[in-house]
Amino acid sequence: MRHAHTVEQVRAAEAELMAKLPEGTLMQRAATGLAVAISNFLGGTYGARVVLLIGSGDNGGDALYAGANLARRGAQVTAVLLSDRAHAGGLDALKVAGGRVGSTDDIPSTDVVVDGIVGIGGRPGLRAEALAAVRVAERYGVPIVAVDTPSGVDVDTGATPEPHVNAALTVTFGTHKICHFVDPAATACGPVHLVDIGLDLPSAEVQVLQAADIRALYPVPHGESDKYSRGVLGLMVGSTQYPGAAVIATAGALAGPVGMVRYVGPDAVANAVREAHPEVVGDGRVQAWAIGSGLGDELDIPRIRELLDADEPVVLDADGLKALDDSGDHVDVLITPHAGELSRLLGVDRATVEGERLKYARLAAETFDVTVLLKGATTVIASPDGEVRINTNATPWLATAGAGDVLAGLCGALLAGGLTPLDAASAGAYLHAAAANLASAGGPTTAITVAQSLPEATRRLLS
Ligand SMILES: NC(=O)C1=CN([C@@H]2O[C@H](COP(=O)(O)OP(=O)(O)OC[C@H]3O[C@@H](n4cnc5c(N)ncnc54)[C@H](O)[C@@H]3O)[C@@H](O)[C@H]2O)[C@@H](O)CC1
Ligand SMILES: Nc1ncnc2c1ncn2[C@@H]1O[C@H](COP(=O)(O)OP(=O)(O)O)[C@@H](O)[C@H]1O
Ligand SMILES: [K+]
Repeated sequence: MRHAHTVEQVRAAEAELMAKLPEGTLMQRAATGLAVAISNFLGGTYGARVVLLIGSGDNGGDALYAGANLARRGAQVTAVLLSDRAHAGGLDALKVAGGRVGSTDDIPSTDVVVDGIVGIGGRPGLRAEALAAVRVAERYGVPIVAVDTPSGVDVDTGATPEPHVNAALTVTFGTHKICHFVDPAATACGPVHLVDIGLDLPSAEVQVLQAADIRALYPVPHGESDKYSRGVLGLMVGSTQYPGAAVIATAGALAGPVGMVRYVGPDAVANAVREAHPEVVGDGRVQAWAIGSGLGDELDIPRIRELLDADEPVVLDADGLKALDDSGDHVDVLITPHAGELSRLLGVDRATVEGERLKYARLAAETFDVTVLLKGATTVIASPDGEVRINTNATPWLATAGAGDVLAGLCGALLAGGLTPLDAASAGAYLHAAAANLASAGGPTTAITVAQSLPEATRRLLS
């Protein structure tokens, strides 16, 4: 599992550790890890040209000491000082090692720019000089390695309301920060490399589950299992308007851990479902419901509300979200909106949700007392008790019509298999993305192909 801590948590852990260590030790650990990462990024150090963008704080200090380290190993290192102040010890170290102070004119011909403008002490946005320097790097296609965080992003929310650095690599220290996982900032980080500096941290605000974590959650059948004990899922999805959604969501459900799938809907749609999936049966007892994908205008809101209030857990997707209200206890409900659907639920603009995905996923979880799986390039999962998980393994090729129906069916199957809404959402988002990676292999794919790749993705996870 990966963890992301808040700036406040990082500061507290750093203060505690710094009190026990000689002054400057943490910065040296950070700078050494940073220098190694930059050297690996460049594929060597000797003769490499490195420009450091230096702000007024310790983020600039890290960059300067790393620059000194690289200069000692034969790199030509130039610091561009973007404020009246720069970390004095770091600047001296750089000069002693043979580095020099230069200007933005050095950027076009350099191999890499190191963003030491601001880190966890930064406010969103870039001041004029910093922005101008970053723009030169962008214009000349020079890759930027961000120190700790890409400068200009909002570290604790992942929002990017102002101009910011877009990094080719981010090297962070001690623990991940929220901006490393939550879009749009996560995209601005590029790959994130974590350098251990020995911090002792409290439990994290945000977690990213890895393959081993998902494997441990997955409800694998055992010798005593039968089709009922494995869980039966009811599907109320698709319509005469959108029959394909029913077929696709069913494919997602059947590729999950359930023993049986029941379809409830118009005869014509039920026939289409059974033609594609003869193993599907009709109405009856279930352990969970997946409701809403492709219902279009044909949704029976009172019936959906009855199911939301019943004991069985429910995945509520797409059009079904219209039945959700903020009254009552919905802790066993998982909703799977994209940003547009969440914006309608909360009565805010879509762009506002997209700008602060973590905030609005949490708000919806609290307001409706549900677990929220907010779809997007990175998926944000927020539970009503405040836990947050992010899924990061998707490919943009997954942004294809019907992919959300596969996810709803799969999450329903995981709920029917006995997982909590939070775990079902986590395993669902992870396996959905893993299947998309197999289905796509770097090219176009379809929702049905993603569903068909789920068994192989699951097999690889479990083996
Ligand atoms: N505290 C520690 O023990 C450690 C800190 N480390 C580094 O120190 C960084 C934090 O250092 P600081 O607390 O000095 O803060 P930063 O260096 O992140 O930035 C704070 C400075 O930037 C200015 N500033 C804020 N927003 C700005 C903006 N948008 N544009 C331009 N200037 C802006 C502030 O006035 C302040 O002087 C971490 O991100 C990390 O890189 C690492 O060396 C590890 C150890
Ligand atoms: N840029 C992206 N990168 C990776 N995954 C994405 C991206 N955009 C969307 N997705 C994923 O693709 C799926 C699309 O689902 P959805 O928006 O419900 O589409 P539909 O309604 O057509 O089924 C979601 O799982 C979402 O997380
Ligand atoms: K930075």
